[in-house]
Amino acid sequence: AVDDYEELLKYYDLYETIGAGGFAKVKLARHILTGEKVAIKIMDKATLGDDLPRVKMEIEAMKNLSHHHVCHLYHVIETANKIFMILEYCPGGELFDYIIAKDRLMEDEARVFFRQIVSAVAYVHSRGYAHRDLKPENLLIDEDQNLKLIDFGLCAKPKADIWSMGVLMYALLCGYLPFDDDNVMLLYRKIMRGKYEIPKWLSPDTIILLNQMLQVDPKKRITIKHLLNHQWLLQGYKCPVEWQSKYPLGYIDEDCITELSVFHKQSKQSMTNLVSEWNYDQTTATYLLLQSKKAQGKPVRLM
Ligand SMILES: CN(C)C[C@H]1CC[C@H](N2C(=O)N(C)Cc3cnc4ccc(-c5cc(Cl)c(O)c(Cl)c5)nc4c32)CC1
Repeated sequence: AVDDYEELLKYYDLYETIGAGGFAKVKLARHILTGEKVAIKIMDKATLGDDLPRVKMEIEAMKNLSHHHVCHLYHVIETANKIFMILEYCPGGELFDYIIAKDRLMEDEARVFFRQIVSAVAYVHSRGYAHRDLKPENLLIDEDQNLKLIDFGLCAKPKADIWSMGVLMYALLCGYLPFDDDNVMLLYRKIMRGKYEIPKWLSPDTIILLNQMLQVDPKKRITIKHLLNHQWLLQGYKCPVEWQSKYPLGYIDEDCITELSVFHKQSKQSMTNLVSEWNYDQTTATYLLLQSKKAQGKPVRLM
């Protein structure tokens, strides 16, 4: 019903649908106060049904994640019939489509992306979460060709992510999956056997790393800690993968507080207290989008 959109339309101008996934559609929008583009994931509570707890889990997880390679959640609006998640806009779309368009990536380009994936997953694990559904469809590309992890599932043992990253790396370098079969049982058998085709273009170092991630026995699998400074990820780089967040949760930027307090005619202290509540309401969205403008070198100004 239209009144489900009343609150949303106070703060955002809504544009076209830019994608759909499972039980949600995603629309492009613009945050009126900052002028920044956002993606709004729209879910209907009635059709969500049993998936409602999964969405609540995704929202709670994303409220605890603030990292340059994880899609940012800015604002959550829940009405009688709808749940709106206002998210960081990623104009480059899915990594999946990028790989398909290029058939497969050369090792140097795959390494740039894979270092970002390892950075995101190491951060997510450090926060006590695991993704569970790491695949090229859940990695989006932003305007600077950086990857952003999306679509957070339920918490699972982090080990579940290492094997998935092996499949992801294989997909980046080959353009197809290491284990695939239309018949689910045959696919499962291939996965449990752990044997996969090694195309001629893969380098010896690549083959070593793939084997270490795709170990069938989780105890033999490489850990995220050893992945961060693995020989293959270091090639061409001087430093191990940086996984700490550039803007950790709870960090309050002085310039953004100043602009907010001037605009709302509030003291800096009361503005700081309000932002520090992290209610994921309009205040959180405006603060985080101002912070994003600053990180992009744009003026820290409200419209
Ligand atoms: C098949 N998938 C599992 C869903 C698909 C939905 C559209 C989306 N998209 C697109 O497909 N563009 C082509 C544009 C686009 C631009 N920015 C986006 C920003 C965030 C998200 C997003 C979507 C979902 Cl379902 C999330 O849970 C989160 Cl945390 C984030 N999707 C975006 C998005 C890509 C993924």
